[in-house]
Amino acid sequence: MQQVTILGATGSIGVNTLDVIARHPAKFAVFAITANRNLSLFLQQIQQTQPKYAVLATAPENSDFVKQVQQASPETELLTGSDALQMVSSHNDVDVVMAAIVGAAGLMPTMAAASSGKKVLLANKEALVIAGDLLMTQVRESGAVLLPIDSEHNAIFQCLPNQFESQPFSKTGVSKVLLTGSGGPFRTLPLDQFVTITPEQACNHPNWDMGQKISVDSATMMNKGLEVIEACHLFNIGVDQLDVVLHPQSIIHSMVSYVDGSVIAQMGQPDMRTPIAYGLAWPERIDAGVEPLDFTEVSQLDFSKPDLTRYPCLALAFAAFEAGNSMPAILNAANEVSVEAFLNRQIAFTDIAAINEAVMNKMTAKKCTTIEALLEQDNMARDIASQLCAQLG
Ligand SMILES: NC(=O)C1=CN([C@@H]2O[C@H](COP(=O)(O)OP(=O)(O)OC[C@H]3O[C@@H](n4cnc5c(N)ncnc54)[C@H](OP(=O)(O)O)[C@@H]3O)[C@@H](O)[C@H]2O)C=CC1
Ligand SMILES: CC(=O)[C@@H](O)[C@H](O)COP(=O)(O)O
Ligand SMILES: [Mn+2]
Repeated sequence: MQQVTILGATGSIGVNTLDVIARHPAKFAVFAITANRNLSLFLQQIQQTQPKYAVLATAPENSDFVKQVQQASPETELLTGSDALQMVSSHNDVDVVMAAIVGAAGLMPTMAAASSGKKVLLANKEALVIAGDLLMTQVRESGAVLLPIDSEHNAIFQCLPNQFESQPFSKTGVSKVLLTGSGGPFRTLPLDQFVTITPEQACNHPNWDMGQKISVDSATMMNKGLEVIEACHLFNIGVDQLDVVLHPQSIIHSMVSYVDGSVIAQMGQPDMRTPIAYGLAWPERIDAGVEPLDFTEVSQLDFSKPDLTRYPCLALAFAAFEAGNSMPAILNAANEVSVEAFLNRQIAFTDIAAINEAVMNKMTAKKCTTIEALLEQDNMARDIASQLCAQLG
C-alpha cells in the first residue's frame, strides 16, 4: 500500500488525483491532504479520505472549522502553516507526494519531498522554473524519483528512450523534443480585440478544465514558456533541442523525434487523470477512468508554428531562460502578480506581458545558490510588478 500526500488537494489536479486514488483502494492510501482557502471542499475530502493529517496553508477564518474536521474524521490531525506543509511532504511514512499547489507557494513543500527521497509527482511547474537546478540536484542527491505530471512532460517521458537523461544527447538517438501547445482560447482572435479580453474568456480553455492561473497562462502561452523551462530541467536538454508546436486539438500531448525519422507521440483524451495515473502507478499502468480515444471521432489533427506577436509571453520565457540565473524566477514572480491582477480586473489582458517584460528589464539576473536567495529575487520581482499593476489599476 502506497501512502500518498496530496499538496493542493482542493485544486483541479488535487481533485483528479483523489479520483484516481479512489479507484484503487488496495494500492493507495491518502496520508495527508492540503488546501488553502476552499474549506468546504477540503472538509468533504477529509470526510471521504480520513487522512492522518489535513494541512491548511493559512489558518482558517472560520473558527468552527477545527470542530467540523473533528466530527468529519476524528483521527485526523489538522495543522496549519508552511512547516506543516513541509512535514507532510517529508514524513517517514509517506511514499508518494503529489506536488499540485499552484505557483511559488508550492516550492518549499516540493523541495522537502525531493530532499527526503520521495516519489515526487510534479504538477507544480513553477517550482522547476524558479529553482530548477537546485530541485534537480536535491532529487539526484536524495535518490528521489521525480515524475512529470504536466501532460506534455508526462508525454515526453513516455516517448523518450530509457535512461535518456544519463546519456549524452548525441548518443540517445533523439533529434528533437516536440512540445505541443493548444494556443489557448485566443489563437484566432484578431489582435486588436486582445485589450478587451475578460477573465471569464481567458479561463475558458478550449480543451482542458484547469485552475484559473494556469488557464490564463495558457491563453498568453506563458504556460508553454514555463513548460519549455520545465522540460529543459527535467530532461537535461537545451532549448535548441526542443521545438514548440501549436496543436489546437490537444490530442497529441507531445512528441519525440528520432534521428532515423521516427516520431513517437503520446496521445489521449485531454484528461489529467491519464498522466496522474501514470505517475501514481509507474512503472506499471492502472485504470484512470478515462475513455480511450476513438480515432473515428477525431476528425483532424492540426499543427503550426506559434506566432510570437500573438504570444509575447512565450518570447519572454525563452529570453528569461537564455538570461539564466534568477531570471526565470523573476519572470515567474512577475507573471503570478500580473495574472492575479488581471483576474481581479485591475489590469487588461495585454498588460500581463507588458508588466512581465518591464519587471525583467528592471531587474538583473543574479546567480543564486540557495533557495533563500532565489526567494529574495522572487520577492523583489513581486514588489515591482505590484507597483506597476497599481499604476495601471
Ligand atoms: N490543472 C491542470 O490540468 C494542470 C495543472 N498543472 C499545474 O499544477 C499546479 C496546480 O494547478 P491547478 O490544480 O490547476 O490549480 P488550482 O488553482 O485548481 O489549485 C491550486 C491548489 O493550490 C492551493 N493553493 C493555492 N494557493 C496556495 C498557497 N498560497 N499555499 C498553499 N496552497 C495553495 C489551492 O488551495 P485552495 O483551492 O483551497 O485555495 C488548491 O488546492 C499548477 O502549478 C499548474 O501549473 C500542470 C498541468 C495541468
Ligand atoms: C493539461 C496541461 O498540461 C496544461 O499545461 C495544458 O497544456 C494547457 O494547455 P496549453 O497547451 O493551451 O497550454
Ligand atoms: Mn501542460
